[in-house]
Amino acid sequence: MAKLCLIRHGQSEWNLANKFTGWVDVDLSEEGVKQAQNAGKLISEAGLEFDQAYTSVLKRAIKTLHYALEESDQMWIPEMKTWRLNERHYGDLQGKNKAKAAEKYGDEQVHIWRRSYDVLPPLLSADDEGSATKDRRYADLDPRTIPAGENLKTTLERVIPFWQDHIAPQLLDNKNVIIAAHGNSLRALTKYIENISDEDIMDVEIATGEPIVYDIDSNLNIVSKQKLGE
Ligand SMILES: O=C(O)[C@H](O)COP(=O)(O)O
Repeated sequence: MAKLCLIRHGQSEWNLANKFTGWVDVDLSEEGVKQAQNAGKLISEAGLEFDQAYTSVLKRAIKTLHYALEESDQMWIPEMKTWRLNERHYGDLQGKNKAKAAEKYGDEQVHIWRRSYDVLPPLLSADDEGSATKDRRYADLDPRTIPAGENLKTTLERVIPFWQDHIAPQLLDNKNVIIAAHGNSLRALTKYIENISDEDIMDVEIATGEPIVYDIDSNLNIVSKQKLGE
């Protein structure tokens, strides 16, 4: 039986400021660092030993992975970073305050942008100085692949190829895997592996810094799921 551990990054500076973040590379807050270290302690107490780590190309997830691995004394394991595990791109909402957006557009509209499966946020223009097309970490991607805004559906469509090409083969090889990523890239992955409907996924929330551990059998079926620290 292989173990799969998912961790959403600890609280970020913009979680604290209640701003839409998406692909903006915001750091962890002090509280977020503590959450990530605590996740490592929980991993250690649970006796979890990993063979492979995956994370995004955003520092809040990378640092969370490193703090958690440091606390559980397994910083040496191989790790791979990929844009495919990035947070969903929040388009033109990135950098905007969520409460102010709700005052301007209404709670209902903001809820739809945040939690609907297939409604896109307002898109970011490619000329915008915040466009990922100008960021060298994405220089090797086909520019048509770089999003101007994503919903959960389009996020899932770029997360799942990575699951199929990299993560699933490790689990099938009975390797224990840890993934440190983001609220919505992990919701997309959870939807896929737990086979959650488009409606029900709207109510799934993933807490910052809380490790979620699955036992996965040799057919990639989930045998058990546990939130550490609950
Ligand atoms: O990108 C963000 O703003 C957060 O990480 C996730 O935000 P959400 O809870 O609004 O989807």
